[in-house]
Parts: sequence; structure tokens; C-alpha cells
Amino acid sequence: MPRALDRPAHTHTNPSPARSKGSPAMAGAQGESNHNGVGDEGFAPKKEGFWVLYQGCWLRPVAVESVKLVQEQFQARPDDVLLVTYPKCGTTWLKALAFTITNRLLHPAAGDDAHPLLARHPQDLVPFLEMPYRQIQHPVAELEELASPRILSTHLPVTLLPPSVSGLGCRVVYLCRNPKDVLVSLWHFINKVNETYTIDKAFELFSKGESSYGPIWEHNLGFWKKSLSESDRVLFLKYDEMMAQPVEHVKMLAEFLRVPFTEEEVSRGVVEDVVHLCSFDKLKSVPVNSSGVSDWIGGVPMENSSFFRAGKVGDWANHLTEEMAKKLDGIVEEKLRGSGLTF
Ligand SMILES: Nc1ncnc2c1ncn2[C@@H]1O[C@H](COP(=O)(O)OS(=O)(=O)O)[C@@H](OP(=O)(O)O)[C@H]1O
Repeated sequence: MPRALDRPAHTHTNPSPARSKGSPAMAGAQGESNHNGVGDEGFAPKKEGFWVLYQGCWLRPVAVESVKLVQEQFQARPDDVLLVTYPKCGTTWLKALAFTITNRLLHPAAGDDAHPLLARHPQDLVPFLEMPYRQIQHPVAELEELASPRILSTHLPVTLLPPSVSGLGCRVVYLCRNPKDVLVSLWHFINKVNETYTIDKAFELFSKGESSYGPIWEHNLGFWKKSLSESDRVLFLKYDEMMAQPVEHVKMLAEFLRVPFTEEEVSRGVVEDVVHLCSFDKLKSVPVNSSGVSDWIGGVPMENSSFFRAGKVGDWANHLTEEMAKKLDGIVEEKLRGSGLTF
């Protein structure tokens, strides 16, 4: 049995259950409509959007501070694995899968009433690197306490990752998604707490690349190119393909995480058990995910259920006009032209 399964390396990835829920990317936009005085200095709109351009990446001003601290303080380890996503591309799902795969000896995906996914939100089981709204002074101190091999999560583009991540050969699982579905997911999420973020506004800004951690095409391209030049270090996944073939992807993910499924596990249906436990319908139905409110993100409480909306491929068709879809497709195609990456 692979080494990483011999001990609960990832069961204590986050010492504080209520601490890390929610994507740091979302935090900023949620805060935009907040006037309760919590960190308002970080929410000042720049231009017509909500972000500043930091080293080619659109970030909330407060996120810039967090990113700088991560760059200065984060001590990568050679056996770290980073789950990297552009916001709303399936972070919650990927966290659940990576956690379940790597902890399956201690917590079988089926028949374990004490499985952490039944008691804790998936966002809490794999910590983010950058924390714009929490522990801004010491954003990475807790990460030092985690046992190796660590699984960590980030929305940072390849250009903003601390150099040691690449220098030490840390592996990266990158999950991307059709930008039209990303836009719609993002709009729903942010619009819950900021009514000024209408679909028209979201579309206008997103199409210009203005969105936390954007432009999305730069984010995608950065890791796409890495996955081509360093294929043993970067696993590039697409949400749509994972939805279509979850069993194959879970096997691939386990291989990459160096905890491949044994033949015996495969014959017992363990892969299917992992797929089922981490499926949208299952996770959405778990009380800790379907009710309650997460910790305060940028001063705004977020419902736990906000991370489980539709969970569909192509939901954009219900929210974008044909014209919008065509325009965004055209922009993305042009930006990705010649790279081999398509959506
Ligand atoms: N288990 C599972 N399977 C498939 N899809 C899932 C799953 N869990 C969450 N989702 C959908 O992922 C979208 C949220 O993206 P993220 O988790 O990346 O959000 S965040 O950036 O961390 O805030 C959001 O997409 P939309 O439904 O299109 O809004 C979620 O519903």
C-alpha cells in the first residue's frame, strides 16, 4: 500500500474547522457591498471593477498583501502537492477528491460514518495558501505545522506562485472549466452578497479579464504550458471531462498523488465509492454543506450551500444570451489560439 496512506497525513490539514471556508478570490467581491467596517480599506473599487493589477493578475488590494506574504513566507516542501484552480472551476470538488483519495485507508469512502466529509465542509479539509481576510500577518504559519506530504490549495496563477514551488519540484493538480460556466458560477456566488454585480456587469468585466485572479485565459495558459513542458509535475484537468468520466479521473488523480488504487481496490469498487462520496449530489446533501453559514469572508458571512449550486456542465446557456456566449467564446479562442488548449 502506498506510503501516504499509512498515516493520516491530511486529516489535520486545517486545525480550525471554521477557519478556511470559502475561496479567497470570492472574498473580495463579497466584501464590495459590505459597509460594516470590516476591512473596508481593501474593498475600494479600482477603475470600474473591484481589482488592482498586480504583476499581471487582477487582485483585490487586500489579496495583494496576502500574496506578497505568501511569496515571502511560504516554505514549500518537495513533496507538497498544490491543487490549483481559477475560482469557480471545481475547487471544492477537487479538495474533496484529493482528501478522500489520500485518506482512504483511515477513512474508507463507503461505510464510514465518521468520514470527515460528512462532518466538515470540503473547503475546510485542504487549506488555501493565500488568506486575504484571515491572519494576514502570519498567513502561512499554520501550514508549517502540517505533516508531509501536504496537500494545499491556491488560486494563484503560475506567475505568482512562490519560486520554491517550481524550484523544489512540487507537483500541481490544475483544474480548469469552460469560462462561460465559470462566469455564470462566479456571478451567482458574488451576486448573493453584492447585488451590483449583475450578469451584465459580470460579463463586461470578465470579458476584459477583470475578475479575481484573472484574466482567466492567462491563468489557464500558464498551467497549460507547464503541463506540456513538465508533464510529470503538472496534471491538467478539465471540469467538463471530469464530470463525463469521473472514475477514470479519480484513478488518474490517485496515480498522480502517488497513492494509486490497487487491483483489489478496483475490483471492490473503491474508485466508484470515492466518486460517489465526492459527487455533487452527495456533498450537497450533507447537512454541513446544505445549511449553516461559513466564517466571515471579507466581513460577509457566506452560506455553506453557496459552494454547491447547480454542478452542471453548460449551465451558462440558462443565463447568458447567445450574443454574450459568442463574444466570450471569441475572446477566449483568440487568447488561447495556437496553444492547443480549447474549451
Ligand atoms: N462535487 C462537485 N461536483 C461537481 N461540481 C461541484 C461539486 N461541488 C461543487 N461544485 C460546483 O463547483 C462550483 C464552485 O467552484 P469552486 O469550488 O471552485 O468555488 S471556489 O472558487 O472555491 O469558491 C459550483 O459550480 P456552479 O454550480 O456552476 O455554480 C459548484 O456547484
